[in-house]
Amino acid sequence: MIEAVGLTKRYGDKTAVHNLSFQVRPGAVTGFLGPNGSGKSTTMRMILGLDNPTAGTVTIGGYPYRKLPNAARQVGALLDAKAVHGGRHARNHLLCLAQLSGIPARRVDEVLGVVGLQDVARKRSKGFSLGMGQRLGIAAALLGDPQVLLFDEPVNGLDPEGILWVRNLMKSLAAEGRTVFVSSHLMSEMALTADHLIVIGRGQLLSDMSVTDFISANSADFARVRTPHTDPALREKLTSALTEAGGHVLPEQDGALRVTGLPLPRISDLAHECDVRLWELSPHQASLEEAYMRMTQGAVDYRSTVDQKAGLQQPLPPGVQPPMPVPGQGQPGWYAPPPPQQGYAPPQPFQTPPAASYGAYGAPGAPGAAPAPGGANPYAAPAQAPAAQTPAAPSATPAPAPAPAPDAAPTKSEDAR
Ligand SMILES: Nc1ncnc2c1ncn2[C@@H]1O[C@H](COP(=O)(O)OP(=O)(O)OP(=O)(O)O)[C@@H](O)[C@H]1O
Repeated sequence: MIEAVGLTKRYGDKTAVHNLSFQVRPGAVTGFLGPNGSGKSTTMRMILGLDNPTAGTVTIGGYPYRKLPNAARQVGALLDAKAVHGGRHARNHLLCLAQLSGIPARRVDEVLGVVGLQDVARKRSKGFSLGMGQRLGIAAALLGDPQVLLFDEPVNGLDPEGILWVRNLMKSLAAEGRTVFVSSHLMSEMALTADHLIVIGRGQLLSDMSVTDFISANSADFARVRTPHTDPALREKLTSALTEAGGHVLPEQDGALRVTGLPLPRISDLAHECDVRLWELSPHQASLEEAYMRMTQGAVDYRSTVDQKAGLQQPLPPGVQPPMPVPGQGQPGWYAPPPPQQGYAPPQPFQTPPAASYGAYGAPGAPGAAPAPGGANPYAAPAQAPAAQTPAAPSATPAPAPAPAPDAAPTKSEDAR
């Protein structure tokens, strides 16, 4: 098990991770999600002893990484697939890592087979595609047959077959009782792979719960109802009937109605009673992507000026930033209307300030929600323009986990091996 308690990392005046506490348990794939720059890689580096926390602790099986006996056999990691000696053959790269950790050479050939690189084992990794590099990084992580595995965006650059393979690999590693902690920006993939999610935004814990709970806590199920488009009056008639019966009705862009607060049979009965024919009556549950977007909207630092969220978000007036989401309560104002018990009010034309006005759209409090972080919150200030990044050199490099990335030219002895 990985356990972080009050984990904090500051780089000068930049707080990358703030008071983060969570557990990653064995026997499950735990997804680690957060917008760009939210602190995922920093957290992973601290787990692996590559960065020292400014405050707090993180342990694996009760030990800080650097105090783990034979760490390379217990923990495997893919942090940066490019962190290999490009002049080395794939097999020699793994062989070096294996020798450093007392892992027999036959295991190198085993993992090359597992990741499908056996045919290019004697090719220099600098000629590898992005996907081949990812596979090599995954091979390095698996080398010590570890119980705890960390993967930072493992499907980056993989083709669909490779993505499916990684998904099955993660699941099978977890099914063997291992601890699998994986970060990704691919929500559709996470929905298929992860059992549990830890979501952070601007270095803080936003959510720690199962995928199913996360989706239901950050979205609202709804019914889509469509009446014949030839008669808009029918739509109005049905809208009134549904509203009078306690439903909440919002128009969809294609002219359908999005209805919450009423079960489908009741919607059907009401339509029948007011003599309105239906062309569609279908149940909908938000995807993980929608739930994630809703949760993290206010914690996104880097956003295109032309990103209009494709009409999914209520418009904000110029210069107004969405508020930071409240841990466990999702991001208000986003996409699906909230469940009726939240005292839903239909959207009004936006009026400047108060951030509190977003509360009308808040999602329900969620099980497993993060406790309010203690101490001064460095994120209370408004979001700043992106700062230039200066990645720190790791103070220690565990092997075979995250390998260093020397630029050295290939040596003769490498080629001869
Ligand atoms: N060595 C460093 N020195 C200064 N700032 C850093 C350093 N490493 C990370 N940061 C900053 O800390 C914040 C978190 O970065 P981190 O790489 O952990 O985010 P991330 O969630 O992994 O992002 P992404 O999804 O884009 O990979 C960023 O604002 C980043 O600029």
